[in-house]
Formats: sequence, C-alpha cells, structure tokens
Amino acid sequence: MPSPETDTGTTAPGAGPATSNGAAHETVAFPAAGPGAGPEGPRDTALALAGVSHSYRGRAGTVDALGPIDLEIAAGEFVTIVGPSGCGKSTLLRLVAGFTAPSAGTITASGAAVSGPAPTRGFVFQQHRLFPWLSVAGNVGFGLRGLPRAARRERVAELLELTGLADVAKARPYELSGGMQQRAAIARALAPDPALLLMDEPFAALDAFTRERMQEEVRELWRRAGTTVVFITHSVDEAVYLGTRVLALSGRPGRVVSDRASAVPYGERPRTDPLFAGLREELTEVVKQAASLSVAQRRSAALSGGRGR
Ligand SMILES: Nc1ncnc2c1ncn2[C@@H]1O[C@H](COP(=O)(O)OP(=O)(O)OP(=O)(O)O)[C@@H](O)[C@H]1O
Repeated sequence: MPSPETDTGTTAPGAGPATSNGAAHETVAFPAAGPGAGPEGPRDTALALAGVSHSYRGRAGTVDALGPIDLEIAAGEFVTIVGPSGCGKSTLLRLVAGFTAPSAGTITASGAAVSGPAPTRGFVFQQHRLFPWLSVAGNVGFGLRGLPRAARRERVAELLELTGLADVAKARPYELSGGMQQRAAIARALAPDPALLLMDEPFAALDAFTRERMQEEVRELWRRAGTTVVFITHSVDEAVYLGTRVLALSGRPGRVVSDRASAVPYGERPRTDPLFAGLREELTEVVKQAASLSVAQRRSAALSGGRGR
C-alpha cells in the first residue's frame, strides 16, 4: 500500500487530460491525474471502467444517464467525483458496486469483472441505512457473520475503536447523533476489509460543523486503513479537500470532463492554501459550465422531441 502522501501532484506517464469526451480544462498548476506509476513505482489498478454507459428504460422513455466512461483508479487513491445534479454520479457508483449492470462496457475491480455486489466493495449511502433493531456493534459486525465468533468480535472492536464508537457499542442507531450514525455506517462498510470503499454523498445530510469534522475523520481513516476510496459529493470544496484526485462529470449523460491530481500535500491541507483555492475555483467553473450546458441540452432535446429527458 503506497503512502497516500506520495499520491498528490503526480502525473502518470502517458496520462493526458483523461477525459472521455475530449473536453479538456487545462491549467498549469494541476496536472491531469491518472493511475500508474507514482514516485514509489507502479501501483495496482483497483478499478477500471472501459466504455461504460448506462441508460434507464421506463414508462416515460429512455434516460441516458451516464457515459461512455473510460477510467482507471490505482490502489490507494482517494478519488472524489463532482458534477451537476442528475449527471449520473450515483448511477456510476451503483454500477461499480454491482447493484446495477451497465447498459454497455465493462467494469473490473481488483482484476475481476464486476457482476454483482461483493464484500470487497463497501458502500456508504447518504442516509446511514443502519439496521434499527441491531446495536452499533451488531450493525458493524453484520457483514462478518461467516467469521468465527472471537475473530468477529475482535474485528468489530477494532473498527469501533477506529471510528471512535467504542463507548456506544451497545447503543441502538436512533440513540446516536447524525455524525455517529454515519461513522457506524462507515465502520460497517469497512468491516469486511473491502479493497474499495464507495461513498455516495455520505455527509450531505449533516450540519456544516459535523460535516467538517467527518471530513477530517474520513481523511484520517483513509490514511490509516489504506482502502481505495471513490467519493461522490455535490460540494466542490469537499471534493478538493478530500481527494488525492478529483473528477468532474459533464451534465447528463455524465462523462469525465476534468481529471485532476491534487497539488496540495495531503498531510497538512489547510483550506486557505492558494493551491487548494485555485483548484476549487477551477472545478467550480467546470461544474457550472457542465450544469448550464446540460440545461441547454435538455431544452433543445425537449424541443426536438429527442431521447433522454
Ligand atoms: N431507477 C431509475 N429509473 C429511471 N431513471 C433514473 C433512475 N435512477 C436515476 N435515474 C435518472 O438518471 C439520471 C442520473 O441519476 P443519478 O441519481 O445517477 O444522478 P446524480 O448525479 O447522482 O444526481 P444528484 O446529484 O441529483 O444526486 C437522472 O436523470 C435520474 O432521474
């Protein structure tokens, strides 16, 4: 597992702007990101998407939600994804999790084709979705039922310690604060030691103060656990603060229009760092453009009676 510190500001050899639709948003300060070789040598590919797209077919017609997307994520990266509302971010994560099969393309996680949910891919939803009838410890250990009792207990204790929930192990989810509930959900997702942790706007329902605290905690968890993370958010600020690599999607159907390595060292990353502010401004502009484009595209599709709402 490479040190996360070394992931920042590196450009993979041969990695261009890595956009799947040819749109590039060039700046000098922020190199295009991509997996491959960091200063510490080549890294394993944790996740690969090749020509992935997805359309929903319903009574109201077909919605082209995502893609095509070509993307590689190296083991140990913390990839954050931003994009306008409805551009397919959640769809992308659900495809990677194996909850939904893509309409086209292939997804490979740790070298194996994704064909359904697996404990090697942990998922954290916007709402915690803890089981209300189980204690915090019961929730965290839920995915470990195949383990011998002692090993399971040990793993649960380790995760409760890691997420600062040891004192409330016996509490029910409704007795916890929103931040603690989300920490328990993260602990549950981490319990089977997944190679990939997929997080879909996990802090969206939290107040601003708790959200900032959770950002610190998830950063620390990632540094300690070393799991590859893919994190969806509406907040450009959150994306830039958390990610070693930040992707921006276009309006629906979402494609990668910007792929940036963070140039700010991960260890101490104050929001006041000019590099941080620069990347945030650049990405805010990219997302704004994508949002206004997608509104215009939808209007013109509606006028011409075209496919996709
Ligand atoms: N089960 C479904 N059936 C039909 N259409 C769907 C379904 N799920 C999502 N969609 C549509 O697909 C598009 C992408 O949805 P998705 O939830 O992936 O976007 P998103 O970027 O995560 O949105 P947001 O940022 O608002 O949460 C949207 O137009 C949405 O209405």
